[in-house]
Amino acid sequence: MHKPQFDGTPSTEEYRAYLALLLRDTFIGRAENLPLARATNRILAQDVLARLDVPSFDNSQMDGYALTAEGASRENRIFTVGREIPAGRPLQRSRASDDLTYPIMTGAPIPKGYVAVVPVEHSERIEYPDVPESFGRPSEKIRLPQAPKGQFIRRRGEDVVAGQVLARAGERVTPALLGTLAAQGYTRVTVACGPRVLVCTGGDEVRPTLTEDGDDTATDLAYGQIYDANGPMLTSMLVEDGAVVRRISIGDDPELLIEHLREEYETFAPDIIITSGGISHGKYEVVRNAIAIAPSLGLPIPLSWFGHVSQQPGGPQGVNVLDFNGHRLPMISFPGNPVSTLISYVLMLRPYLRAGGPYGTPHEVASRMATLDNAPRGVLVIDKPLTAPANKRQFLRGNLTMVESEPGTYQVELYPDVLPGSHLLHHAATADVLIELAPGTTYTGGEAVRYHRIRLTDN
Ligand SMILES: Nc1nc2c(c(=O)[nH]1)N[C@H]1C(S)=C(S)[C@@H](COP(=O)(O)OP(=O)(O)OC[C@H]3O[C@@H](n4cnc5c(N)ncnc54)[C@H](O)[C@@H]3O)O[C@H]1N2
Ligand code: MOO
Repeated sequence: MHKPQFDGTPSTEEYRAYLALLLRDTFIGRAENLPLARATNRILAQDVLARLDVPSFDNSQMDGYALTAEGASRENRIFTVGREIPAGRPLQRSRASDDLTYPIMTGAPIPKGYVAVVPVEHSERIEYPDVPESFGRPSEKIRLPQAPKGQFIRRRGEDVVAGQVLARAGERVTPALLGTLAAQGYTRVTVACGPRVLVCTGGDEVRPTLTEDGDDTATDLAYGQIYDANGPMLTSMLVEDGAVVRRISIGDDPELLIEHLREEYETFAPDIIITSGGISHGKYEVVRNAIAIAPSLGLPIPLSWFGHVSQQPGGPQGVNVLDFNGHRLPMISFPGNPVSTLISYVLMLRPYLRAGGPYGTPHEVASRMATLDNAPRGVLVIDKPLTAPANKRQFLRGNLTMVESEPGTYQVELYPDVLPGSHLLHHAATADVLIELAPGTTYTGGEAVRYHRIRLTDN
């Protein structure tokens, strides 16, 4: 199991790369075989090989006339029309002759000895000049222009060659890939089961709202209490990423938390535990306190790290491994402020899950991991100068607009919400992007800065 070995305070990239490594060690994943129709957007758990060449036979790309090599090379020649070839009905026994042309429909097999197709609209019916762009009857004379060899012929194997890899484990079944698999005669496909994630949120001040079924059970709040925003928000993001989620509310009692975790381990059998809150420096940090007493309650913690990632918000972080009778379960702990939880998930865990989780190839995980550095840039638009905190990369929430800088050319403009508070969840809910500011840097507007989309549909 990889232990965290950070040289000082880790960057966002270092920390999320570490989480991916740890998850690879501790989260094996399961696969299921599904009818293709139910596999949309799922992650492949196996490579899929092509069974067939596609196209599986040379066929016409146009409704037109097939010509032999000699026929096609002649300038403006007159041909005799042969029997027509509709798609799906190849000619059984056909005669190849340089003076004979076959009317052929788009998708129909090219007859033996024929090498080019001339679209019907380029033909001329000599006996019926008043009906242009129509097919001649068998034995009728028509005039056709010259055509280069291969014109409008779709070659066997041009798209796919039997035996080649169509898609690799870890790739997502997009509608286009699903169509490709269907075109190969596949009716089922083996995909990764979504990770089973136990989401734990709370603290004594936090009141649960939604039940598992989405029923509203909100009770009145006493002064000082708040409704749980993070549990439903994390669940919603995880479900978007294909996870099966169970959510529990936790109070401030660490012993009770351990008891809950044991119970959930037995009944729900999670692959990953995610907590939000209870990890900083207060007196009632339930997650920290629970991890501290877990070994004395017979739950070994073979790996434990609480610390800071050099970013704001989402700085305080924790990662632990819980050993349930030899089964090691990763627990990832995000900070409790709602925007901190949102940003932590989007930047640190979502990339791993979206890259295929345990089925993602190391290459894909690595390249997804790199996207923070490779993020696109836009032009920062602000009224007043802004300074990011020293030693921390800041992620401001904001909106993105495409502005036509010259006719037909667009540039991205970024409008940050200048209030950085990580309790401002509604402000974050109106944002399209996280706008990244470099540590200790003052911006006056007009600078090119990186941005990260935070809505799933944009990623
Ligand atoms: N002395 C220090 N105090 C704090 C530090 C620090 O470095 N030193 N860091 C601050 C930062 S930054 C953050 S972020 C928070 C992280 O603390 P926790 O993870 O322990 O989170 P909590 O204290 O439990 O909660 C923080 C805040 O968020 C509200 N909250 C918690 N859970 C939910 C929920 N499910 N739904 C809605 N709101 C929630 C909670 O009521 C608090 O207001 O620590 C700072 N303090
Ligand atoms: O990291 Mo806290 O996440 O700044 O609010």
